[in-house]
Amino acid sequence: MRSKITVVGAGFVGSTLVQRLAERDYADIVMYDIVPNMPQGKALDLLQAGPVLGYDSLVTGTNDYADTADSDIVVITSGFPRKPGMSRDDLLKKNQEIVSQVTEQIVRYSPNTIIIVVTNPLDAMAHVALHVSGFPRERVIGMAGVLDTARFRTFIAQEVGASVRDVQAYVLGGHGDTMVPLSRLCTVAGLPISQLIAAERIEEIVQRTRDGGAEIVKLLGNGSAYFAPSASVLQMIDSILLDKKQIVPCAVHLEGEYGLNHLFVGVPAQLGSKGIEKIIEIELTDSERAALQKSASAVQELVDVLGIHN
Ligand SMILES: NC(=O)C1=CN([C@@H]2O[C@H](COP(=O)(O)OP(=O)(O)OC[C@H]3O[C@@H](n4cnc5c(N)ncnc54)[C@H](O)[C@@H]3O)[C@@H](O)[C@H]2O)C=CC1
Ligand SMILES: O=C([O-])CC(=O)C(=O)O
Repeated sequence: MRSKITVVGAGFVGSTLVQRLAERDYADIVMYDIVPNMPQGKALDLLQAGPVLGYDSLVTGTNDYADTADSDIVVITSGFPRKPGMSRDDLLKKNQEIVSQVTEQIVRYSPNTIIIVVTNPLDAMAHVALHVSGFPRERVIGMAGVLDTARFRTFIAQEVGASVRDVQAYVLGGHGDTMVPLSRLCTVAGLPISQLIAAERIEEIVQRTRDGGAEIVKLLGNGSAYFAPSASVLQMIDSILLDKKQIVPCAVHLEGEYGLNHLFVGVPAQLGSKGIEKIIEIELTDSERAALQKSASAVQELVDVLGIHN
């Protein structure tokens, strides 16, 4: 039997993700949205691309959670994106309500699913999904680190004129202004970037990475990034569905790792058929640890506003 994936929210991120998933041809996909008819229309359009591109994925659009029953993976993209001048944190209360309602319904119909949260502010929304679902932490994962790392890799590859495939990097921490691109561990074909790029230039690239989402929000004028975000979710789903056991940075509910507790923060994690199968603890320098702690404190401030107590 084919696997089943539900994507909640048929907006820019959701529908682009469904397109990418359909083209993978390894699962049937349900696209849910509250807007009547819209997910049905997008699903039909995507279904009709199948004969041209050669995929058999069944894509269904719906406004009824019953159609999402027994999903192997559910991705939550429903919620407001920010506008120019806003921080992701400004979306907290409005999106908390949406993510809470959505999670309740998902759990009702797919009690054994793995949830991937995309809605911003990411780390706090993953916290909401974990709390409302009552799932073990292995089955609630936030997507941010793959995207932030992809941005860092893109800029480094451009700087040195290398293939993006040869650039390895990790961006840890919360998905916000305080995220922690680990430039010390960034390499191009195994060479540390400190041997290839001047220190001040690395710092500029690190800052551009931190501002990566905002740069696109400003350019678009009315909405936020979706091509790279949907590609990033796809990488996580590949690793889970195909049990690839890839190690990718993602938002994980930490329970003592990195000296942090009861908080979603981006760290490297191994993803396989059970969801999060291992959390990798990289040995950090004092300044990296301090930066991660600062980023975690920013997430904690938001979680405190949510009014959720573990
Ligand atoms: N974690 C990350 O790295 C990233 C997160 N995001 C976040 O993803 C979210 C979605 O972004 P876009 O797709 O660009 O926004 P969008 O506005 O294009 O789509 C959001 C969709 O959610 C739907 N929706 C609203 N309330 C709902 C509910 N209760 N149930 C089901 N659907 C509901 C809307 O009808 C809309 O179709 C935003 O919060 C954005 O900030 C976006 C990019 C990257
Ligand atoms: O910037 C935003 O609001 C959307 C997002 O999280 C990103 O693109 O990193």
